[in-house]
Amino acid sequence: MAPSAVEPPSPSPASSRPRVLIPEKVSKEGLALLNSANLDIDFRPQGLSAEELLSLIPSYHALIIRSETKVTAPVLSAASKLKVVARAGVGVDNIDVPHATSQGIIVVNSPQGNIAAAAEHTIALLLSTARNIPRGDATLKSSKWERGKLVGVEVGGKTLGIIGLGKVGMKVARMAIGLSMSVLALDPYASAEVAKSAGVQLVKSLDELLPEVDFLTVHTPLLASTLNLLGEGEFGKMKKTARVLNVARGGVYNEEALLKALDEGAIAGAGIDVWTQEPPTEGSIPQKLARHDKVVSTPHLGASTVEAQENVSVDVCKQVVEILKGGLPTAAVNAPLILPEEYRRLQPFVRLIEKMGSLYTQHYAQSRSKQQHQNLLGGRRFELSYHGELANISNTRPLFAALVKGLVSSISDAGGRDVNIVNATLITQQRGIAVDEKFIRSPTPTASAVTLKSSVGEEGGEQVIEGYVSGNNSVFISKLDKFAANFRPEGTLLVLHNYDEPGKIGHVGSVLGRHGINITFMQVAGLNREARDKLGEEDGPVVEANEALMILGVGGQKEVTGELVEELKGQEGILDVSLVRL
Ligand SMILES: NC(=O)C1=CN([C@@H]2O[C@H](COP(=O)(O)OP(=O)(O)OC[C@H]3O[C@@H](n4cnc5c(N)ncnc54)[C@H](O)[C@@H]3O)[C@@H](O)[C@H]2O)C=CC1
Ligand SMILES: O=C(O)C(=O)COP(=O)(O)O
Repeated sequence: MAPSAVEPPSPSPASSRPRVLIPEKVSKEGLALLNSANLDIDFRPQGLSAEELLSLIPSYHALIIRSETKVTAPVLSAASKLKVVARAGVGVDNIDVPHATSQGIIVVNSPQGNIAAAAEHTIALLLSTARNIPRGDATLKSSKWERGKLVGVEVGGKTLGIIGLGKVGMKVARMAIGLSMSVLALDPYASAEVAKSAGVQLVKSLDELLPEVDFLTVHTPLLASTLNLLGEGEFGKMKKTARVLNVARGGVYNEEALLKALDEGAIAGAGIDVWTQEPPTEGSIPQKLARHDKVVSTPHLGASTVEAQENVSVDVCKQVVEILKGGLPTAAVNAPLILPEEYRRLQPFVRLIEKMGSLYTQHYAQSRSKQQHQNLLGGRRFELSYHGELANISNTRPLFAALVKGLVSSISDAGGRDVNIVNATLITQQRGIAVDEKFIRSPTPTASAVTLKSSVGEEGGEQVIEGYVSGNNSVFISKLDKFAANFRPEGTLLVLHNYDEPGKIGHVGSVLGRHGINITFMQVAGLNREARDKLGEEDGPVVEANEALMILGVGGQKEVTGELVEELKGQEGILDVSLVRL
């Protein structure tokens, strides 16, 4: 039930922390994860009305829901800070997913957490309808002994039809086979091999399925194509003794037609967990169905087990924490699936590529030869090459998104936090950036590495940054244009392009010291082999043998100012300076 009045979000000292709104009952195990990630949690298990949700949502960064909250287009449009809608369960039919995608909001769910619960509930309804369990219980509780009226049917040896042989459907199939049932299934997208190995016979059409089954259960999502999938015509093709089950979504069976089929004896009974209105309103068709003698009714209990609720809560809260930290979800509905193993492998490269993108934009934006790089992003073509093991991965989407995020992080209001695997392509289109990905496979084993090249037409030359991930998952930049480097792209860095002459380091150090800036590390990067080999060649790089990059990690109490950078640029033998925050 929604509360009658809603408290405004508290402008507490905690307001700088990301805010998570949870207007439904979600298990405490996940909430503990949110707490330990220091998120500001607004837990309202009593629920919110549509108006309340609309008025509250603008100040939240994450929304965690189950099936009761409707996340509509107006809610998503008003959610200016929202990064993620997390569905603690499977079905996302209560979320306007295409609208979330257009807003760059990730929708995640828990694809596995409650499927055992949903399958077991289906079997519970199967046996309850077969053996009149609820009516037996109700009559006895009202002191009646009506054995003669409650003769049931056995399920063993009977045929179960399953529409939708996905995760829940397949689990139901295996359990039903365990009860000695034969299973027929209709699912145009199911694998015939998987079905066969589970002992399930796939059929091609409803016409083939319906006359054969003694029990029918649906396990499809609610989609335009599955809404009213079974109506009067379909019930008419079934055996009069058949019973139907629904632990998927209200609306897959047309409720009005189902009511009529039960009233007229076209089928014998139904076990229903989900309704087109939850809860059904007074006098409505779903309420009539729920109260029908031939129907065993439950109030959307499919996922309501202690175990399932713990699973889904932990699954989605982990993803919320990760997304709010700028990481990747494991089960995004509106982004490509990333398997946990693949995710672990990609994580360090995601970090590396984001740093490379950010280094690119910041370093070249301050370059003296900036005029050559007019339009650092728009109109540019980027080439991201994956070398070694990394060239064999199938899903580079997170790496692509990391590049886009890094490129725009220093120049976007939200610091790139609004870029993710959902909207990365959209952002490249908006900014006029083209990104090509290349897979450099070598016959001999080579270490994984990434090269980022940027160019615009023929002019402006080409900028190159290369990096790798070390054995302990630290990320390093190994090449910056024609210089062979080896530094960690972390913290505040000064990158000086200079002539490598005696005394230069001391001189730069004393300028920084005068400004109260500490040097945390220093590295001199000389010309790489390729540039050295080409020295003096006519078409070789316009470069001198003693050119180098000096990369300084800087810190301390004082900030490096623009004036200091200008002062360094004015020093003799210094060709260029950039200040980069990574
Ligand atoms: N009552 C409850 O508490 C619960 C309900 N559910 C519902 O169960 C549904 C299924 O869950 P999962 O098995 O995890 O999903 P899933 O995505 O693994 O399986 C759905 C299957 O339906 C098939 N399908 C789609 N359109 C079809 C059509 N027109 N005809 C036949 N098959 C079609 C798909 O190919 C897929 O194999 C969810 O979408 C959710 O709505 C899930 C968990 C709990
Ligand atoms: O996971 C699903 O699809 C469900 O239907 C479960 O819904 P619930 O989280 O129990 O409101």
